[in-house]
Amino acid sequence: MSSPTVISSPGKVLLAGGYLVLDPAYSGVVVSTSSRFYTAIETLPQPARAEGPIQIRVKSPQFVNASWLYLVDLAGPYGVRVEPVVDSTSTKNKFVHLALQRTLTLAAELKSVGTLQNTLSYGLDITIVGDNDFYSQRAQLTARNLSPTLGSLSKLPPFNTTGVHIADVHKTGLGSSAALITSLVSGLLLHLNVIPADSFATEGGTASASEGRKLAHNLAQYVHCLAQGKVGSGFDVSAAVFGSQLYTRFDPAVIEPLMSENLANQVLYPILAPSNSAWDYRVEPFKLPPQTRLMLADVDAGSDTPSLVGKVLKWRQANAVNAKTLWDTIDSLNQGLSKTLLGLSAISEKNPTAYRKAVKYISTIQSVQWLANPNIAVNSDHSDLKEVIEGFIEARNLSEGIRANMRAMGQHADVPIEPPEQTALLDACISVAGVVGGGVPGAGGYDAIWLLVLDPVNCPPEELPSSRVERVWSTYTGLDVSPLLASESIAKGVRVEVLDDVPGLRDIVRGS
Ligand SMILES: Nc1ncnc2c1ncn2[C@@H]1O[C@H](COP(=O)(O)OP(=O)(O)OP(=O)(O)O)[C@@H](O)[C@H]1O
Ligand SMILES: C[C@@](O)(CCOP(=O)(O)O)CC(=O)O
Repeated sequence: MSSPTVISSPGKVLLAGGYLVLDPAYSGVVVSTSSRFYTAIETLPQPARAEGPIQIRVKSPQFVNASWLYLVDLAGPYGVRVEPVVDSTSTKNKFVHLALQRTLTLAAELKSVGTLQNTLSYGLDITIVGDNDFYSQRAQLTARNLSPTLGSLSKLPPFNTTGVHIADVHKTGLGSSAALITSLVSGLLLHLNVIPADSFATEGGTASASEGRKLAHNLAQYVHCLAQGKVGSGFDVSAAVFGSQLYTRFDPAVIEPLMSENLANQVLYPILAPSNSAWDYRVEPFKLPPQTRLMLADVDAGSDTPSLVGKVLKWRQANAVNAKTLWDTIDSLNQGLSKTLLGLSAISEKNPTAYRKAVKYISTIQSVQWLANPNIAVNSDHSDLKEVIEGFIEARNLSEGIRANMRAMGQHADVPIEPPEQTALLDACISVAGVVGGGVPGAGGYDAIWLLVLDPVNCPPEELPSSRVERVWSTYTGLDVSPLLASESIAKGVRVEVLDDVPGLRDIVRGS
């Protein structure tokens, strides 16, 4: 068998900007995660070639009963048709179906039906898998008698099977559907030669804003909205495509003409083209500072994001003046956090030695004590270190300010954005030596927490702030805290993978 086209895209954590990012006047600070979704696409082997319609087989081997067969007609009277073959055991997957349908329609517009017919004549075999972090591993850990720690999680097989149907899986909030859609449509665009092979290259560590990547973004946003039946802010798809960023949303009007599920002869490219200036989203560079580490934990209580969003937006509408003051306050804190964290990266480049020393020094101390050492506070010999420490103090103060104002938002709208149980957990974590700050990601609720911790170089593992945080999590009784393995993705956004370079991927794709 030839090598499949393999594409991956990262999950997301909205560190700051929940609710605000729904409004184009504000933006969100989004970190893309090292946990990724992978789509492998290959041409079906010759014997499976069928006379008649083109076949596309899709499987998600981490789940029970998760394989789907689609028949494709590229030249029907109403344009491209992709129909699922339904039997007594099959389930539906609207996300996969719409991704195939809309991507093939776009491909037929850009490549001609004849060319596409040739490329697809043997049919396609597609495998979709997500890193373990996207789905709660509690049951898997319990079954193996393992405690919920990072060490235990790294012992689980990659792309672990969940033992359940997709509809029943406990998701962790990393944005599985956005990462899935992004990897699937990007993989298809590449495999069908709709976009050039180098579309997902990186330049100097940042994702290239190539025309191919922008087209994949517009298509993924569109398909994701259609599959979800609503237009959210799209920060999750943008992070899956471009990586960590400061995100400002697009105007939903751009895709409005395409939002009907029945698309008889509707042409997609004029709307989805990167040159269409109605796509007015903004992606500005963002990354976490060096020698810090993002830590995430799932708190296993769960909340219903759409109902939180509905109530918050209703309060905002009914209390426009107060809401504007609150939104503006939170926004200036959010912008401040992003600037401060970027500023720390700049300091580390300018003065790596002072940066390394300062991180090492404060990583053993609680953040409230960071400037207490009189040598650091007043001694001019330590002024380089002081600049770094002040940057981290600023980040701590800003993230605490964001938490306080998000709690106020929750109280006004009467929704548990940072409920008291989460407040207690976050306070316990933030008081650990070497923790910079934290909060509830995205819409908040009883879903998850994020923390930014110092990660000094050459430090024995047990003395790292992350180990201290883990100890707090493992003994915490107020909530059931389960860590996720993810850190920030260094590779930005969508990327092309080599099958054998991703541990466990060949086995799961080949079904062994
Ligand atoms: N591994 C997978 N293979 C195929 N489809 C999947 C897979 N994982 C998720 N999906 C699709 O995504 C849908 C879930 O989308 P939904 O928008 O509810 O989740 P989400 O908000 O992205 O969740 P989270 O942010 O918690 O990961 C599933 O119903 C399924 O159609
Ligand atoms: C509330 C909102 O701003 C963020 C939701 O984020 P999350 O899915 O909870 O990570 C909604 C959105 O941006 O689409």
